[in-house]
Amino acid sequence: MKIAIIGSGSWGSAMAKLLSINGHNVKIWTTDKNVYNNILNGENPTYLPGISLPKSIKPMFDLDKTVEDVDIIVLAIPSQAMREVVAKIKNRNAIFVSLAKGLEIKTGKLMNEIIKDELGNVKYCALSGPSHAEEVARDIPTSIVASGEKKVVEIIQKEFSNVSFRVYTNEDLKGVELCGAVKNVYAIASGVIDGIGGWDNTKAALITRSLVEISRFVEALGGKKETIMGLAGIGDLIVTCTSQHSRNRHVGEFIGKGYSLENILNDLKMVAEGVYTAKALYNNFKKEQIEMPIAEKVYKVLYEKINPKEAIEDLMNRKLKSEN
Ligand SMILES: NC(=O)C1=CN([C@@H]2O[C@H](COP(=O)(O)OP(=O)(O)OC[C@H]3O[C@@H](n4cnc5c(N)ncnc54)[C@H](OP(=O)(O)O)[C@@H]3O)[C@@H](O)[C@H]2O)C=CC1
Ligand SMILES: O=C(CO)COP(=O)(O)O
Repeated sequence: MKIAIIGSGSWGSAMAKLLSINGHNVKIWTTDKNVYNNILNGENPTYLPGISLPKSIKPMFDLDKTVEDVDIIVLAIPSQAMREVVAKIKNRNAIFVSLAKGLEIKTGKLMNEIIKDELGNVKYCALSGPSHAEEVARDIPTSIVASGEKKVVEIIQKEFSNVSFRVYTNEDLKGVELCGAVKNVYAIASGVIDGIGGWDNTKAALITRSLVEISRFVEALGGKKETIMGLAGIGDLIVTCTSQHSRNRHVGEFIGKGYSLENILNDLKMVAEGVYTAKALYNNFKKEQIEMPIAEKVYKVLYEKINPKEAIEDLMNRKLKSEN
């Protein structure tokens, strides 16, 4: 199949490699001259150092030419850029596959909702689950879900799967996209624990209580329990809260060590979606009156500069209650 990848960061580049190995004809869009030249030479050291990319992957500058006449358009850009970028795409016949995991700050919307706003009823699929680009690009096995309408996601399942990348289908699009977005906020909290002390008990308790908050939120908005207990839910929560590769966990770790958010983001260069989704999530659960104390503390540490150690103390000092 002919596939256009929009975004040549770490996940876009890893996906380009995977799809090219799967036998597809892959173009990848970038606005950066260095990235363009590097991909021509079979690598992308800015975003995916140490990985050889097939020379058959064609870097592109022109967005119109990138998406012209392709069967699948893979959106590998940050959530906050999604609306602006998809609004410029003229091909409305391809299947749109979103890799982005976040909520738009100004509307609180999911990626499928943004795409519907901008492009109307196009064929759509969200890909989500435990999938750090650094491991996928090294062919290290993982399993993820393709979510959306049955006949669309079955095409994506077939074309994206291989021996180290097993794609399941899941028709609960809302649950899948909500889980993928909110887990990043909890990965920041998990990183804070690493930065303060690397405490194992605390982290296990945090991940468990995070799952309770995610369940409350996702189910209240119409997502399914089975999704929360699946790859896009607990699967991605575990990897993002514990992996050395997670950018969200990294942001939390350096906050725990006392660095400012501004400096951490300047040094990181790649997107840590949880920083932005923390704000959209906060607005949303306040409006819906859903109790999410950990997410609330992450928001306050990021945006009201409260001390992370005091945030942990406050969480521990809340009124005692039953677990369920
Ligand atoms: N990395 C991973 O392991 C995974 C990432 N994801 C999700 O995939 C999405 C993309 O992540 P990832 O590839 O890691 O991000 P990176 O930060 O590595 O790359 C982002 C890419 O998007 C481009 N971009 C950024 N802003 C804009 C904009 N306003 N207009 C056009 N292009 C833009 C960047 O281009 P430029 O270089 O010009 O800034 C870059 O090519 C995120 O939602 C992330 O949560 C999901 C699963 C795994
Ligand atoms: O979603 C991811 C892995 O599944 C990537 O997480 P980070 O953005 O925190 O690196």
